Amino acid sequence: MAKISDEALTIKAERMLEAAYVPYSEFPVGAALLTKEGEVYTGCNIENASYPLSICAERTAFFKAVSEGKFEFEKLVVTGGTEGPISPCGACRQVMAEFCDPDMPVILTNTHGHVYETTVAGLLPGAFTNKDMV
Ligand SMILES: O=c1ccn([C@H]2C[C@H](O)[C@@H](CO)O2)c(=O)[nH]1
Ligand SMILES: [Zn+2]
Repeated sequence: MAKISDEALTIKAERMLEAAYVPYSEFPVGAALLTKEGEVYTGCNIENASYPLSICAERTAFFKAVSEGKFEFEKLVVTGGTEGPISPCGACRQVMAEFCDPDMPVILTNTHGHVYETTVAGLLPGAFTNKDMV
């Protein structure tokens, strides 16, 4: 299967801004997670009146994929209405470290077209993972 371009993956992340359920923050975020098989799992943030129950776009995408038996990931794109490229929260960085190779590319964008390309380890250097439990 031909691999989806970064641009097409970014468009899928941007489309999720419309799906976000954000009555409290009014800050929609979209994510698109590419599997090594070439499938894309998208995610948006979903908030709750009990604020801490809210989930970020990135974890929505990961949990959709993992719940369908997908564990091999190739790339993640995240977008939001930040001034610069969006910056994933610590919880999402830890979830990325759980399921992805440290060198997996993560593309952070915003609605103004700014792009910052990093990696899972770039976002969470020295992450605690199952490899540390010996
Ligand atoms: O990378 C990010 C940053 C923030 N949020 C969400 C969490 C909350 O719903 C809103 C404001 O923090 O944005 C994400 O989904 N992903
Ligand atoms: Zn998060």
